[in-house]
Amino acid sequence: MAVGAGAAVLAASGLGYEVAGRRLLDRLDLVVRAGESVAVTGPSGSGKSTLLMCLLGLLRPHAGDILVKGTDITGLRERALARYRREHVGIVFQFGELLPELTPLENTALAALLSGVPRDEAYARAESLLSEFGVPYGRTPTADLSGGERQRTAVARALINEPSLLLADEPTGALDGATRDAMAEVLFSVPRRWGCALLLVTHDASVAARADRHLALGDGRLTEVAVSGTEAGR
Ligand SMILES: Nc1ncnc2c1ncn2[C@@H]1O[C@H](COP(=O)(O)OP(=O)(O)OP(=O)(O)O)[C@@H](O)[C@H]1O
Repeated sequence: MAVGAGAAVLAASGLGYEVAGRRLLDRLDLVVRAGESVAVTGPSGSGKSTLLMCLLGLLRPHAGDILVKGTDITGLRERALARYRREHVGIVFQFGELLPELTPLENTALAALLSGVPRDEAYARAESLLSEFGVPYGRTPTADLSGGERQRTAVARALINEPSLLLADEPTGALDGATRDAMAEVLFSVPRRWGCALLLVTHDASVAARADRHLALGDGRLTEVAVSGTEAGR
C-alpha cells in the first residue's frame, strides 16, 4: 500500500466473468485505496480489458460485487451507471481517444461541460490541469500535438471531473522511450497529488514496476508480483 493510502475507493470481491465457456475472471478480489496506484499485467487474452470493462460498468460480471466508494455498481441500471462513470471514474486509453480537430483546452473542458459544469469553470479547470501537465493550450488542434502531449491531455480530461477512481488501459502503449517514461511519471503522480485511486493495465513491466502495487492476472485471479529491492527502495 502507498504511504498514507486511505480508504478503499474500489473493492471488488468474488468477481466472475465467463465468455465462450472460458472463465476469464474467477472469484477475483481487488482493493484499490485513495492515493494508491495499482498496476495489472498479464498475458494477452488473460482478461485485463474485461476486468476494466466490468469496473466501468460496461460489462456486468456473472458473479461478485464491485463496490466503488461503498456503492455496489453491479446492481445499478443504465442511467445510474452513466452517472457513476461521470461522477466517479476517469479513464485514459492507449490512443487518448481525443477529438483531433478540437484544441487540447476544448477536449479537456468538454468532459466537464458534458457533466454540467458551467462554461467558465470548465475552461478554468481545463487550463489549470493542462498547465500542470505542461501541455500547450493555444489554438493548435489536438491532432498536431506530439504523442506525449496528447496522452497528457487525455489525463487532464480524465481528471477534470475530479474522479475518485482513475482507470488507465495501456496508457503508454503507443509511446516509446523518454515519452513513455514521462507519461508514466505524470500518471503515477496523480494519486499522490489528487488523492484518487489509480488502476493501470499495462504490458510494460517497467511501467508496472513504478506502481505502489503490481498485480498479475492469470487463471482469472490477481496475484501480487514481488517488488524487487530497487523498486522497493524508490
Ligand atoms: N464477446 C466475446 N466473445 C468471445 N470471446 C471474447 C469476447 N470478449 C472477449 N473475448 C476473449 O476473452 C479474452 C480476454 O480478452 P481481454 O480483451 O479482456 O484480454 P486482455 O488481457 O485485455 O488482452 P490484451 O492484453 O491482448 O489486450 C480474449 O481471448 C478474447 O478473445
